[in-house]
This record gives sequence, C-alpha cells and structure tokens, in this order.
Amino acid sequence: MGNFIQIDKEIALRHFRPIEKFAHKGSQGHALIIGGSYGKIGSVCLSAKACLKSGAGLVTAYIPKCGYTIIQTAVPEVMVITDDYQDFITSVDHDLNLQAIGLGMGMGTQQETHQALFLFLNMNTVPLVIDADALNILSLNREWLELLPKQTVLTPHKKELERLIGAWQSEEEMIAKVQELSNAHDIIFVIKGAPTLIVYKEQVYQNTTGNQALATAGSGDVLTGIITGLLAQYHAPFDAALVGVYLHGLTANQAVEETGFNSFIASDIIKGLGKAFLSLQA
Ligand SMILES: NC(=O)C1=CN([C@@H]2O[C@H](COP(=O)(O)OP(=O)(O)OC[C@H]3O[C@@H](n4cnc5c(N)ncnc54)[C@H](O)[C@@H]3O)[C@@H](O)[C@H]2O)[C@@H](O)CC1
Ligand SMILES: Nc1ncnc2c1ncn2[C@@H]1O[C@H](COP(=O)(O)OP(=O)(O)O)[C@@H](O)[C@H]1O
Ligand SMILES: [Mg+2]
Repeated sequence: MGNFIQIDKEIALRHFRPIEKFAHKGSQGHALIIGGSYGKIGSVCLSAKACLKSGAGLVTAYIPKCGYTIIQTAVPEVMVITDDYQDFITSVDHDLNLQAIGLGMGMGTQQETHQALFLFLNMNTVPLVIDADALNILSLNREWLELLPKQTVLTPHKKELERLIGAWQSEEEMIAKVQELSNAHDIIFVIKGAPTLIVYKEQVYQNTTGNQALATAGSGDVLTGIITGLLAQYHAPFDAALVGVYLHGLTANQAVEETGFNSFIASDIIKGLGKAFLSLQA
C-alpha cells in the first residue's frame, strides 16, 4: 500500500457538516435514487433507505414498475416515480428540484437502459454518484464521461474499475490510470475494496474503517445511498465521499462484536448508521 492520507475520525470530522438546530426536511436536501430491475429492486430499497438514514430531508426512488409495491412497502418514507416499463428502466423523466442523484444499483445493462442513461446524462446538471450497472454502461460508452457534472463521484469495485480503465499490473499503475481520468474529467473515484481508496486528481486517501463483514450483497448499494444522502445535505462531493466511506466502514467495526463477520448483512450497515454518526461527533 502506498503512503496515502489516512481517513481517520479526525479527518472525517473535518469534512463533516452537522445538521443545524433549525433544519427542516426542505433544508436537508432532496435526493433521487435511480436504479433497479426485475429481481434487483432490493438494491434500490437499501440505497434509498441508507440515503434517508444519512440525513437527507427527502428521498425519491426512480424504478421500473415491477418495484412499485415492493419499495413503497419496504421503505414507506421513500417517495416513488416509476418508469413506463415493467422490468427495467427505459427513460428517466422527473421534474423534481434535487440536490443529489445516486444511480446504477440493480439497474441492469439492457440496451434501452443505455439509451435512457445517455438521454439523462445529456440533460442532467444535478451532482451525481454513479455506481454498479451505470458504471458498466459508462465502460461501454467511455465518451459519455464528458457529460458528467464536475466532481461526479464514481464508486466502482475492482471489477467495475477494470471494465472502465482496463487491467493493471500494480496498484501504482491502477492509481495512475484513475488519476488520468480524474484529471481529464474532474471526477472523484471511490475505489471500493479492503481498504477503500478515494482518488481525486493528485490526492489519494485510504480509509481506515471497515472489515470483511462488508463482503456481503448490497453493501456497495448502501454506500451509494450514504454518499448521495450526504451530498444532498450540501456536502461538497469529495467530503460526501470521504465521510460516507468512513461511516460505512465504521458500522462494520462497531457491529461485528454482535454479528461476527458472517452474520453481518447490508441492512446492518443502515441499522448501525446512528451509532456511527454519534461516535463521529462524540
Ligand atoms: N439485492 C440486490 O438487489 C442486489 C443487487 N446488486 C446489483 O447487482 C448488480 C451486479 O453487481 P455485482 O457487483 O454483483 O456484479 P459485477 O458483475 O459487477 O461483479 C461481480 C463480478 O465481479 C467480481 N467482483 C465483485 N467485487 C469484486 C471486488 N471487490 N474485487 C474483485 N472482483 C470483484 C466478482 O467476483 C464477480 O466475478 C449491480 O447492479 C448491483 O447493484 C448487488 O449489489 C447485490 C445485491
Ligand atoms: N474484506 C473487506 N474489507 C473491507 N471492506 C470490504 C470488504 N469486502 C467488501 N468490502 C466493502 O463492501 C462494499 C462492496 O461493494 P459492492 O461490491 O459494490 O457491493 P454490492 O454491489 O453487492 O452492493 C465496498 O464498500 C467494499 O469496500
Ligand atoms: Mg456494487
């Protein structure tokens, strides 16, 4: 591991923006979570709930019709807009006044969804967190990186990153390739792993929290929701990524005394967010 800046409690606190006493849900920002396809609506439920539990004032989910009853039942606090199509996203239409959008989880990579993403990116100016299948679609259309707002946050795991930048022989080569893209398009990379690295132009930060309990389905979907929730609360994108990565991992550190590494699931990250926020500010 290179000599990267360590993301510890002191650094996370420096980048964290607490909720003020006279806040109301309109001042806490409105986030949109776009994703889901038949059989993977759970990823949007996880992401949207994590977004709310990170302090966003309002959260709307944009999903295919098949997910409507599921998400309204699973997370009643989340508002829902459905695509015209049943099983996957074919267009992204909304007229919401938003502070942040998180997209890609469970989205699938159907051709119609490629087209929907292209049209969305051409008209969007809202700060973005891009994950999972939206990253996989971008990897197949690399020229679309030009369409991203400045300081968009990408959250690939190593396999998603390989699809985006090609294979690498060493960590140094991986970081050099990521920094090239980061500089070219003003993009923030959250390279999820053990540990997670955050690369933004010349800066490389290394997270100090988390453990193997996080090697469980949906933990990345939850991270996207946390970062999007902090972004919706007017954190700068880099700050939202840094604090989000720190808190996400901290929930695993704090929970394993009870769950062990095996019985920790993505929902436990969401459950542990309260304790993680409190210990950040203690
Ligand atoms: N409950 C749900 O609805 C869930 C939906 N999910 C969605 O399923 C879709 C596919 O996501 P996946 O990540 O599973 O599929 P991917 O095809 O992107 O990744 C799976 C492949 O990548 C490899 N891989 C995964 N993480 C890696 C890492 N950290 N380092 C190296 N190799 C790694 C695996 O070995 C496997 O070969 C995404 O849209 C995701 O959001 C998943 O998050 C799981 C839960
Ligand atoms: N062994 C590990 N140690 C620390 N963090 C881990 C470990 N395994 C996975 N993670 C974290 O779990 C998350 C996995 O993300 P991802 O693969 O996108 O999950 P999913 O797509 O299933 O939601 C990342 O934040 C990653 O850093
Ligand atoms: Mg993922």
